[in-house]
Amino acid sequence: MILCENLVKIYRTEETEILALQGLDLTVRQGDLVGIIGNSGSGKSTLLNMLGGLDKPTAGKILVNGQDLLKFKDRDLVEYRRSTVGFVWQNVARNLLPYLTATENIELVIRLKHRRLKTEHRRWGKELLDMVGLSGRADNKLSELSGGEQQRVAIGIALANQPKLLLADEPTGAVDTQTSDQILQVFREVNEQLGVTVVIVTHDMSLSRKVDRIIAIRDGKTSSEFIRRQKYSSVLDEMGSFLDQDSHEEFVVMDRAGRVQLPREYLDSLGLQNKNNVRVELEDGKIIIEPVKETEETEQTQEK
Ligand SMILES: Nc1ncnc2c1ncn2[C@@H]1O[C@H](COP(=O)(O)OP(=O)(O)OP(=O)(O)O)[C@@H](O)[C@H]1O
Repeated sequence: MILCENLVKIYRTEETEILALQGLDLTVRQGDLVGIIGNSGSGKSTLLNMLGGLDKPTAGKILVNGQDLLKFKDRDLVEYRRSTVGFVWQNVARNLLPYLTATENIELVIRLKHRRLKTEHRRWGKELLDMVGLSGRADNKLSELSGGEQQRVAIGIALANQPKLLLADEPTGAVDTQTSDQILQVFREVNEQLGVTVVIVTHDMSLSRKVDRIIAIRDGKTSSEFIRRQKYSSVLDEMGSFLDQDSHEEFVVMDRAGRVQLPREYLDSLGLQNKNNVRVELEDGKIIIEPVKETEETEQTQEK
């Protein structure tokens, strides 16, 4: 569903250039539900904007659903945003009109694409509200719903045109932990029932530990992947535990040229943070990376 290779995004202002993505690689299969985590400024929203066709990368490759986004003309981008992707934002006001009811909000999106609202569209709107657990609030105005309920409507709206890819940027940023769990559950259900691929960007470690596949972005590059050892559905009773080595196995991403980005804590523990050279050996089917001894470093400097 998603293939990014060596994706680069540079924001240029009059005085500065900001390298927001610096050669990011990412693969997401159709039907996956993945979380993307990373510190503030690591490039998560930039990536989501590229995937959503809201902004163009400076260089690299980005394919979504087999379509090359870099080859899109403006007209293709409008069609792509209308049919292939759906968005859920932290700020629900970006998706919703407060003076319309939940049903009207969903139907409005369908109308924008199909112009006329047919019976099957109305049925689909009802089905969606049911799926996000809001059939009982269908005729309430958005202003009468809680933050969590509004976010559910926003998910319904994002799905109204049956996108293949659902992108969510900090969808639980403005709600409490219990509501956040319920919203994640809605994402999980639509992922399972509709087969839509879901990508959720979040700071929220408590949310990410409940997702089976987590991709960590550091400095605009994918640095690690955590794959849950057991499927989430089989570990619901572990809900209170933190993302840790027991629940998730960490994978470091390797690009085609064989470059890997090692976890910062590993580098720190061996004092490798500022080293340019390390010793690499192949031993018993394993690649071993070791610090170069200080005496060897001195010799190297003298030779230079
Ligand atoms: N439109 C823009 N113009 C200039 N710089 C930008 C723009 N958008 C993002 N940046 C910069 O690009 C870098 C990555 O920003 P981005 O918003 O993608 O990070 P993020 O991981 O989503 O952060 P946060 O979690 O705080 O939202 C940051 O240094 C940011 O200041």
